[in-house]
Amino acid sequence: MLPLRPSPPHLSISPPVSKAQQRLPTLADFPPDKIRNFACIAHVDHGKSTLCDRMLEMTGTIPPAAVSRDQPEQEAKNEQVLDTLKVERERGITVRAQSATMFHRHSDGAEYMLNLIDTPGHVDFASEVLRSLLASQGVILLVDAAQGVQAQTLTVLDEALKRNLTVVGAVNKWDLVKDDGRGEAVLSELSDLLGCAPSDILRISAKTGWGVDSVLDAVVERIPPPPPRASEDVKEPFRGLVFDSWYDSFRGVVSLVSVFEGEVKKGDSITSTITGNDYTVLDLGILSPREISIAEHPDAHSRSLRKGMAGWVVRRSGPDVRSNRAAFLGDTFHLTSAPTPPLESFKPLKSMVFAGIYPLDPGGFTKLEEAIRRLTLTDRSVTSNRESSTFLGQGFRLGFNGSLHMDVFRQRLEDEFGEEVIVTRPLVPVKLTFKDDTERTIDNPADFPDPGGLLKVVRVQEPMIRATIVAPDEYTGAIINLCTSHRGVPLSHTYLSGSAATSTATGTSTALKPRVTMLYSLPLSSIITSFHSSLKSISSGFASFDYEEAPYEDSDLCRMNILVNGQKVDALCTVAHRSEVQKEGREWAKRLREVIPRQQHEVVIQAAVGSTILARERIAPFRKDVTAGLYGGHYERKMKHLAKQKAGKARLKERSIGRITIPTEAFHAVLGGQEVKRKGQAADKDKRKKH
Ligand SMILES: Nc1nc2c(ncn2[C@@H]2O[C@H](COP(=O)(O)OP(=O)(O)OP(=O)(O)O)[C@@H](O)[C@H]2O)c(=O)[nH]1
Repeated sequence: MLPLRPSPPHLSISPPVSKAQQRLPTLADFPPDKIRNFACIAHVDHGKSTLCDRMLEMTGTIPPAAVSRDQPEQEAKNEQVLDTLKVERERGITVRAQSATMFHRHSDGAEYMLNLIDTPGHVDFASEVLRSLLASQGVILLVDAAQGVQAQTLTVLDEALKRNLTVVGAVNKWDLVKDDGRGEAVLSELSDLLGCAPSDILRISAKTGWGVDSVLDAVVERIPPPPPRASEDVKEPFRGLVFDSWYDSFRGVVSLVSVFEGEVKKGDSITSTITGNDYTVLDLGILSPREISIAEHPDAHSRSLRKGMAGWVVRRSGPDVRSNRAAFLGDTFHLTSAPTPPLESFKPLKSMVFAGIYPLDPGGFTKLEEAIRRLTLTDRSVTSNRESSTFLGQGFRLGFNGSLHMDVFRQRLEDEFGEEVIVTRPLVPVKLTFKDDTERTIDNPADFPDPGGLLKVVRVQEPMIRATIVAPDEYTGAIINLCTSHRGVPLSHTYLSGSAATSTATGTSTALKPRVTMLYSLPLSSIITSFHSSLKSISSGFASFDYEEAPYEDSDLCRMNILVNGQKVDALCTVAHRSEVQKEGREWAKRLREVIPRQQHEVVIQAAVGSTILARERIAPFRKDVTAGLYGGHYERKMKHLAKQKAGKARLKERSIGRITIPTEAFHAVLGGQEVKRKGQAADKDKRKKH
């Protein structure tokens, strides 16, 4: 039985909002030319979610936030209403693309249905952006007026252009623009990038709401409606693309469908093109942003999801309606009676960062398995396979798009399912070529053969990335040093167009410093831990970073084992570059020394590559003063007692090899990077101080 979790509004287990609770317009009044489907895309923190809040408020989709009684003078605002997950609110980032339907009366007097998707900005959640673009005909590309075009701006724009989507550019945070020409410089930078006139770029402040009405109008005027029917005479049967899914404890899998052709209503029998299974539509509706059922809409013509609309569908029957197989993102549904070919789909990005996930509670495997199954339903870019460890028992090897993705998944397991887990050290996939010319890609360090083993590895390759770093020119030196220390190779170095030069030409003095775009080839493994935070700190937060996959390259990687009293601890072994392995080995031996409790016998911790020991730490045993009860100078008796104690400890140590007990909490601490003192260590130190 799964724990009930605090659900975000549209994942709510309560029934959808009924027509009595929310007045719905007559949906039949919105033919495809009165519908616009668009996504908000931008670099991290450029204000996508805030803009979505303002649009939802201005269109009356959500009520304006109540003014606080304590501070009535302060204007209250809804904050990131589409960021519904706890992890999103705590970290202030969007991790899941969220949709909402709103109704906007344009200045021409006509009312339009706008289906908006708020997307994440971080590169680890790029899969979410990709699926959102499939259900859109256009995008709003936001750029922060203070930061200008950043690395992720370039990537998301590239994705939108690849799909021939209409791009509406907007410079956000205009309230922060001073009279120094900086805003104008960003404006011209963005217009250069989009190849349009600076006057086509919108100036807005999502925070205050200034200029947001112009965004709503631009969506109507510039973003095209869903493509029209091939011929008015031909009746199109229903065809819809599943672009999101979630699990509801009572209703099973709920799918968000973008209707490309025809219409679907309650009671229809629909078929999945991937599984071939048939289902009956039990309920359906729109997200606004809560689920609103339209199955019983007062207007009989408004009870269906029609061409151009995006809405949720709950299905009944079908053998797998409660399993993940019922909810393939990118699946096409059609009417069972009118089969159609599948729509253009998308593949989630390949997992590139793998880690073992084990329940903290050794008996919690089944519960963890169910929680992972439910979570992967809403996050299809996570891959999952079972594995087991001598020390941690049964668990899973999960694959993620990046280390932030991994950390967010771990936190969601905890927030939404109460699952505390141990996450082993992340590893990127490594390609091995053996002496007999066979090749194998591994994602678990335990599969990397030790030198001297039976399997001879003749070639090791690791995945590379092509990193784009955008930063003010003054940080170039520090960034080059950082990339070099992470085994990076420079590819190019160019100045961003627009900015200073353009503004000077127009006679405006500008405070926007010249900025460079640096392209680097870096090993993926070198950026999954601290690269991003180091980049932020050396550039005072001004550098932005993004990357795309590049082919594998030869690398001098080796497997580093951690041994406790000579025994390999499988959960701690790792694969690292030979140039870094010594430093890593020392760090890990030290950290383990901090967390393994003192025992009756000596504990020796070693880091080793094959038979070469790189680092050694020792935890002294407890020692009872066996001579305390003796009086005077009975030297022989003292020695006899000490020798007896020594022999006893040696016997104990012999017996203990092979069954070293490392508490699960110690793994949790050492892998979670927490500073945990060994039990009794602080007390020992205090005692020593007193003496
Ligand atoms: N001054 C000012 N701050 C803004 C404006 N728009 C957004 N912000 C602030 O910028 C920060 C980031 O805003 P978000 O809306 O979360 O940005 P986002 O692009 O959705 O972020 P991710 O989803 O994590 O990529 C928040 O602190 C907002 O309050 C604006 O127009 N003016």
